[in-house]
Amino acid sequence: MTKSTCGHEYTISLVQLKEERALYQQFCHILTSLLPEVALSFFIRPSLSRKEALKLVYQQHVDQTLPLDEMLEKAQQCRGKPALISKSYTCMPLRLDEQVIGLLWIYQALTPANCNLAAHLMHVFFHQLHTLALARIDPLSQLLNRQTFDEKVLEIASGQGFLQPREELDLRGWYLALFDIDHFKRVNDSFGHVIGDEVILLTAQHLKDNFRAEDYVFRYGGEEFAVLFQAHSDDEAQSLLDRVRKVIGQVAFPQVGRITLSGGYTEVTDVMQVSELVNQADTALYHAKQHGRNQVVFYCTLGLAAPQIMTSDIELF
Ligand SMILES: Nc1nc2c(ncn2[C@@H]2O[C@H](COP(=O)(O)OP(=O)(O)OP(=O)(O)O)[C@@H](O)[C@H]2O)c(=O)[nH]1
Repeated sequence: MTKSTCGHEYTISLVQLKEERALYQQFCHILTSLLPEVALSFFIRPSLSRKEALKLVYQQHVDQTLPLDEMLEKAQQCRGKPALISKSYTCMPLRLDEQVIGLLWIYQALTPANCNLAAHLMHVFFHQLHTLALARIDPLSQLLNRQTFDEKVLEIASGQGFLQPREELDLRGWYLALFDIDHFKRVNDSFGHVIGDEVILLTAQHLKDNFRAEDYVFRYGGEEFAVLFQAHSDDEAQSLLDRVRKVIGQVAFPQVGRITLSGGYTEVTDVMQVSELVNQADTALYHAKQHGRNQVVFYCTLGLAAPQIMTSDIELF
């Protein structure tokens, strides 16, 4: 590394940041200023669940000359060691519960001192990222919370939140679904709130397990959940949501037995306000509730025209 430092000032600059994107940029900036001559690759993603750890492989990468699988395999090889140093690279894995959840790959053999500094900074970065991630979690369901929802919708609608496409030519669109547990009041009234809470928690887990790692599942309100997911077509979105609804409908919940879900969904387009989007999904959900529950309704099938701006009603002067 070009500078002699214990990394204190870098540590401070990382822990002061309260926003993930800024934190990530600062980490990149520190590494590239410390290692100006060296190409880097890194894949760091604090995991909210094991499944989400997979997300790291779709995230950031820079000048990657080795296939990611090979890099991850090398990372697994340094079991018990902080890094794997060869003539042409240094590989530093970041582990959580024995799983590699991040990887710093430097195309140069670092000295042990530089390696320790880079590893230290990677850990500081990760812990700060993890702390920020915890603030996004609903404590009961362990899903993303309501506060995070608007942010994610805006990211998606503006095209910023997209991960690396799963396929070469990925034509999938984003959809928003709202799911609500049917007659949940009866669960509370019959079995008490503790059991009600357990139903919310288990439903959340089943929802999470039945969507892909790159989809987002939120606890939107009491017994209501929001999901941002991708599908190639409206039909595919409908069958995906129906499948999830049926899977959860077959779960035997302790004491309570079976529950059903109603859902409403709409497609996310870049011109939509978050409130308009939620309003559409909610209208479809309301329709599902009004027409027998235990079903998922697509907003577009309701035949409701987009709200018109009544220019003739606007008097400017
Ligand atoms: N146990 C528990 N109950 C909650 C929580 N949040 C909201 N609720 C309850 O969820 C119930 C929702 O009831 P309603 O809005 O009447 O809806 P519902 O009984 O599910 O009926 P439909 O939605 O029309 O099928 C209320 O009794 C709330 O008190 C929570 O975090 N834990």
